[in-house]
Amino acid sequence: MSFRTIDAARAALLDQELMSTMGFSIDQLMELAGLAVAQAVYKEYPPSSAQSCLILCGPGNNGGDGLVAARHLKLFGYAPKVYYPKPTNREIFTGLTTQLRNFNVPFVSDLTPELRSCDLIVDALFGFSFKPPIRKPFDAVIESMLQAQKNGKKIIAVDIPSGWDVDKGPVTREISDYQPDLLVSLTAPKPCAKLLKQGALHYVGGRFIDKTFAEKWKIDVPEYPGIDQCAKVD
Ligand SMILES: NC(=O)C1=CN([C@@H]2O[C@H](COP(=O)(O)OP(=O)(O)OC[C@H]3O[C@@H](n4cnc5c(N)ncnc54)[C@H](O)[C@@H]3O)[C@@H](O)[C@H]2O)[C@@H](O)CC1
Ligand SMILES: [K+]
Repeated sequence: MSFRTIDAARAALLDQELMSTMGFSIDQLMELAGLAVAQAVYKEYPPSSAQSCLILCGPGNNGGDGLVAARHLKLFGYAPKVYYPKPTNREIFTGLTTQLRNFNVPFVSDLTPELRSCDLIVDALFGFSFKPPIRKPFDAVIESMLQAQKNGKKIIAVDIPSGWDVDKGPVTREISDYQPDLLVSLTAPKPCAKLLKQGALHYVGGRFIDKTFAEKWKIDVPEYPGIDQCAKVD
């Protein structure tokens, strides 16, 4: 695995630079991030093979990426449902949840039956701001998600496999055997992506930086095919 990575501290600084000197708003970045996730899902698990997706959304921007991905997945022909136990009141998030309600995407609260009946699980619980150990109620959510994976469900992790230390990987006992089936790194892979198991699918998405910006931050702009928003990492 020869890709360059960006650690948790620098990823947060890069994010700030995108939203200051680079002139982006969080809405724009989140929209492109969530679209990239939905496209990667489509490429690997097209709706002809997997229909129902359960999107697990956490309290921060990683959860916001999940809300955006849910909307695009619906438009792409899937039947997404959203589990969002700690919604935030910030305008961007209330807007995203209103959009989903208007798209008739259900918000669910009883996780067990939903994990049993879905085909795909999108793990949008935590991203690069996560610090272990996992606090309630998300410890139980992640445990249930991993049990569902053992029962054959595929997990698509958004930016970071939730519960993994961003720089060190699966260090805590509860998630020590968590390996996503597909990881979609945003902007650039974080160091933990080097610890993906052999054969795991890995994409980079978040097509909003150019080569000059990437070189400044010592990361790569992947070779996005055509107009795609995500690119596979070999
Ligand atoms: N530049 C980029 O690449 C972009 C990144 N975005 C997304 O934004 C994410 C980062 O978002 P945020 O900084 O909001 O943070 P996160 O979404 O990673 O998580 C922060 C939230 O998790 C909670 N939390 C942290 N550690 C916890 C623990 N141990 N137990 C329980 N809760 C815990 C915090 O209280 C906070 O509410 C990225 O990973 C990516 O998914 C996009 O939305 C926009 C562009
Ligand atoms: K995640």
